[in-house]
Amino acid sequence: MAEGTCPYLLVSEKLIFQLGVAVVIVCENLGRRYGDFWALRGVTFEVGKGVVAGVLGPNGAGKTTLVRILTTELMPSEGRALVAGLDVVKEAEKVRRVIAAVPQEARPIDFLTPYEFVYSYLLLRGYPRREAKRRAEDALKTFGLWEVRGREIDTLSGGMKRRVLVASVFAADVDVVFLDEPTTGLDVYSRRMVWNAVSEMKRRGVTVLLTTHYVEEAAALSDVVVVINRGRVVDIAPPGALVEKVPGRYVVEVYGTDGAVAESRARIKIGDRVLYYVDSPPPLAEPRGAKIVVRPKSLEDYILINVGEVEEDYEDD
Ligand SMILES: Nc1ncnc2c1ncn2[C@@H]1O[C@H](COP(=O)(O)OP(=O)(O)OP(=O)(O)O)[C@@H](O)[C@H]1O
Repeated sequence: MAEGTCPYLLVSEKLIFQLGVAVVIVCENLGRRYGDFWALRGVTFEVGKGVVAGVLGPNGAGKTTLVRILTTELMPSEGRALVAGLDVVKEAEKVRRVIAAVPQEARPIDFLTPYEFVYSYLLLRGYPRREAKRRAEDALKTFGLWEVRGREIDTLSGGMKRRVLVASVFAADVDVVFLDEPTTGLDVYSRRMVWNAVSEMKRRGVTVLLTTHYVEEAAALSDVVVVINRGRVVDIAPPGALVEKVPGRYVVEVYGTDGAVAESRARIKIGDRVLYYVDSPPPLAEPRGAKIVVRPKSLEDYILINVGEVEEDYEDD
């Protein structure tokens, strides 16, 4: 982000304008219908250059549908979307040239080696041989795949296969990158490698839209989080601003007891666990057979409250 520019200015729940930076992803009333069922509806937001947008939402929320439309894989039923100023329907070919994506279920071609896969991906994207070779080698080193560069992908672990895909996208050096659950199934080390790659892409000015189920991942990487539920955008804001919307300051998590344990501003029940949102941690004696944990509120609480059920007097502030 250029010095002196504001990364975003929230002007409404759904629109983010970049100050001093070009808008790269635009969704206007975007919708996708399967028969009578709307998988995505009324989705409107903008993401600026060099911004990492994290898309969070429960299973079936519409995250992959959104990514598939933006990567020209799926036609919207209504509304429109622009990527790098190009209409994803009318100018799909051009869009494909400026984006790179790791789809949710993607697997690299398994009879190739990691080197062959990344190298041929770069040739297909139009890089000359020497440049493709250099980029492929750099990316394989960056993603800890150098030692296995000559092994058949088929013989690699699931996490390594996923890293081969992210390495290819990283090496391609495009303007806009879409990552649909890039770290699902990865160990903590591999996950951090992907995180580093996202940070590096952001540093280069790449716009990244990533979906994830790991709330801490969205919090760590995203400049802005798009929360989707049942095909609708619930909220768009920086992670810290979403956390601020959670009532209270602390969460008292109580497992295995009936009845109120803490005076709270809001309460969520998830099975045998009750979460109390409180302003200050109360002096608590653990009731017999119960387990109590007190922790600061987090982005996960925002998701639990806004995407789950709230029993009591939760008020949006
Ligand atoms: N081809 C299809 N036909 C009918 N319904 C579909 C089709 N593809 C997706 N859906 C439905 O659209 C909704 C959104 O699906 P989508 O894959 O976008 O969710 P998601 O947020 O990515 O979920 P997950 O986190 O589980 O990957 C779901 O209810 C899904 O069942």
